Amino acid sequence: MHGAEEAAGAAGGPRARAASTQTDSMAGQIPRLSKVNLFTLFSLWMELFPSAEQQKKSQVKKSGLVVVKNMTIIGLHCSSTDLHAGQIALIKHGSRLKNCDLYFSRKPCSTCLKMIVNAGVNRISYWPADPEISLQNEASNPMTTDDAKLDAKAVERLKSNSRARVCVLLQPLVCYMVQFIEETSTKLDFIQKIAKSQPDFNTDFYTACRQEKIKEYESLFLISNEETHKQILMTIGLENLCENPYFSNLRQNMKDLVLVLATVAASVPVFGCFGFYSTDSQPANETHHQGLPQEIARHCMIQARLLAYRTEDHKTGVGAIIWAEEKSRSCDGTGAMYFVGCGYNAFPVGSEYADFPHMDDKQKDREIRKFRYIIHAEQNALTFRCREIKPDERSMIFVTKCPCDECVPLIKGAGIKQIYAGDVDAGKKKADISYMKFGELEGVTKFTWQLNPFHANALEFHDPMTRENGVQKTKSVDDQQHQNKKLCLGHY
Ligand SMILES: Nc1ccn([C@@H]2O[C@H](COP(=O)(O)OP(=O)(O)OP(=O)(O)O)[C@@H](O)[C@H]2O)c(=O)n1
Repeated sequence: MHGAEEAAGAAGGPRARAASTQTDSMAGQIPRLSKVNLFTLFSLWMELFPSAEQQKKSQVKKSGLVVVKNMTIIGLHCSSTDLHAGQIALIKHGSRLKNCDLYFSRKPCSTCLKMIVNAGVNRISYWPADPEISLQNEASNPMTTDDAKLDAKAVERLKSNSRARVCVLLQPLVCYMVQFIEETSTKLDFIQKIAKSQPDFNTDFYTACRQEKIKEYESLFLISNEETHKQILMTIGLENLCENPYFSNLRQNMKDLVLVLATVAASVPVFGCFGFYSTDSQPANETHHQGLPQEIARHCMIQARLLAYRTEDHKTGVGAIIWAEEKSRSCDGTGAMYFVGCGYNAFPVGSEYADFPHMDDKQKDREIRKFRYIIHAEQNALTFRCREIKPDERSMIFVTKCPCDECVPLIKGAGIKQIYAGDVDAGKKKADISYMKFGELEGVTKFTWQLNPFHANALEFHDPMTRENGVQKTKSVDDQQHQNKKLCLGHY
């Protein structure tokens, strides 16, 4: 994952600090997510990847996984009904896992861990709550919990006898991070467009949606009962974290990260008939141009939104992520979709904070404005991608802001078939950056955030009466169609 080079970046530790470049010197300018926290958040978010498969109630929990090489993401995966995330990583990357860092949303089971350490991974970080083989609900099923405990023991033995570090890499958030995310979220195209359709232009729906997400993610990723949490930590070899102040610090860090996830997730909300739609005229049978199911598009845009909080631009953070779809469904919980690359806007690799100007067009002297130096999110995603963009596959880029005139020809030239973006800036010519080409772009289908133009009753459906606390409760026919359509993903 890029922005600018952050060789060992935010991972912390003396070696990492010595090797980093502008990461540390940028710190303190604007609240930024550390890379380690970003990878952790991505792993949690991958656990929530919308799945076409029915999740069976099982002791094996779905988990999300981020594969990182040289501090750059090279794989995003989640468990499927047949395979655990760790097994999928092995199938997809094989011996390329050597020296990689893996971030899991749950501590992996022994079946996965033995293969991963065998592949020579460097580090395995996991979210310190309920592991992949669940240790919760002991009372209701003591037999299965015995097996889970046995597995936890095997994991510890594998850990102590392997070269790989199996650890918890969580870092405290910088001050005001959550507040900063909240403020910047409400200024985005996604929230602004909905707010405009509200009486008095209000953003109450964002607050309500955020509250819902907080509740939902807290119950998924945190263990509300402190004693249960302690017991689980003891069983998975984290007895050192069971004493205060370590225990309360850990819980606070976890809570803060869940808050970040909920705040970002709410910034591309499920709301009425809003979604990513295209009004471009395309041949009806042209599968490369068919839109993704709304929940998948939203999921990937939220990944781009998370990336934006690594920006080095003081004013405008932008994130971009590229996904592609294989011709047929693969074993991954992501269906046929696979990760290609991601980035955020930042100054060139290796530069120091003072090397380039940070000013926008309020600065009269054009020579000391940022625009000629900063690398755009799309440019970084393309430059540091880990997979090629194949002409016969449906590939898509998700960008939190409208692609500018520098980036539009790059995206088209790279062979990307679809753009999902905000478009509030489209058609604007600013002093040093313009957004004129996006509207005229042909051959790449543009999906922009808007009221469903094909839904006859989009406006009526949007009536506040159909909402409770500002959050849409019922699904439109169209949303249900999209729900069904996701089953078709990867089967063209
Ligand atoms: N698709 C885009 C669009 C813009 N950017 C980044 O966004 C910044 C420019 O944003 P813009 O809003 O156009 O200009 P600002 O001067 O930052 O803000 P304002 O809206 O007030 O003009 C640049 O750093 C550029 O790298 C980007 O990475 N990807």
